[in-house]
Order: sequence, then structure tokens, then C-alpha cells
Amino acid sequence: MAKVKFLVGSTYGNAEQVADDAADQLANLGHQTQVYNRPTIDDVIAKDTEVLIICSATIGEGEIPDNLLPLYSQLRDQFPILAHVRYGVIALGDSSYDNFYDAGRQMDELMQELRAEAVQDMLVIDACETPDPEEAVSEWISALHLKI
Ligand SMILES: Cc1cc2nc3c(=O)[nH]c(=O)nc-3n(C[C@H](O)[C@H](O)[C@H](O)COP(=O)(O)O)c2cc1C
Repeated sequence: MAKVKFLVGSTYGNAEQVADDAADQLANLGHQTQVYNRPTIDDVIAKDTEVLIICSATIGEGEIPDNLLPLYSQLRDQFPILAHVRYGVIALGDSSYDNFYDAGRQMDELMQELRAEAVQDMLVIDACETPDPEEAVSEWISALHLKI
């Protein structure tokens, strides 16, 4: 069983809801979960960090939401090597925008640069096609559970 930290990027609450539901699911499967709605670099570099799940919407023109942006900037500036950390990304977006799921993509790229290891492929939720993401998220979390 793993310790799983959810790092949320949300403006209108969708990504926050997805993270809360996913954390509940993993907790019911026996994992230790915590959801950070304003994550900081200290939450990430803490010694107890095993698995990080970044759950972020995209806002503006391909931007990271305000509550996650400080963490992104801190990680870019301080560049801690996270080779001992495993991670996953749940990216919420809308394919009618030019910069479809750019925030998820940027966070995924950054985690790779910091040498964290992806547990599995990013889950992309397109609000145009999947207005109710519960099923897709639940399947993704079930698969992740078997790998952590
Ligand atoms: C003003 C605004 C700008 C958005 N810009 C983008 C974008 O550039 N790319 C994208 O993929 N989705 C974009 N979206 C879609 C959101 O990512 C999507 O609605 C998401 O579910 C919102 O999640 P939240 O409730 O956690 O903020 C935008 C939505 C709004 C309202």
C-alpha cells in the first residue's frame, strides 16, 4: 500500500472533485491519501512522498490554474530531483480550446525533467466528450492501484 498525494489545479471545482473522488477510491483500496488544493514544494519534496497524482484543469489560454501555478514555478526555480518519486497525471481540458490540456502536459513534462517515474500514461478528460468523468477516472485509478 502506498502513500499518495494529490496535487490539484482547479478554478471551477471539476478537477478538485475528480481528485477528491479518486483519493476516496484509493483510500478504500487501502492506500494512504491526501489532497492538496494549494500544494507547495514542501509537500512534494517531503521525505514521505512516494506517489504524486497531479489532477489539473487548464485555464485561460493553455494556462495552469492559479492554485497550482505557485508549485509549478517553485519546482521550475528550485529543480529538485525526484528520482525516488512515482507520479501520474489526470488532465482536464476542453478540445474546443486551442491549447487542449496544456496544463496537464506542462506538469507531465516538468515531472519527467525532475526524473520522477510515470506509473502509467496520463488520463486526459475532454469536457466536450466526457462531461461525467467518474467512470474513466475510476478505471484509471483501478489500474494505478495495481502498480503502486
Ligand atoms: C475561461 C476558460 C478557459 C479555458 N481554457 C482552456 C484551455 O486553454 N485548454 C483546455 O484544454 N481547456 C480549457 N478550459 C476548459 C477547462 O479546463 C475545463 O472546463 C475543466 O473541466 C475546468 O476544470 P475546473 O472546474 O477544475 O477549473 C477552459 C475553461 C474556461 C472556463
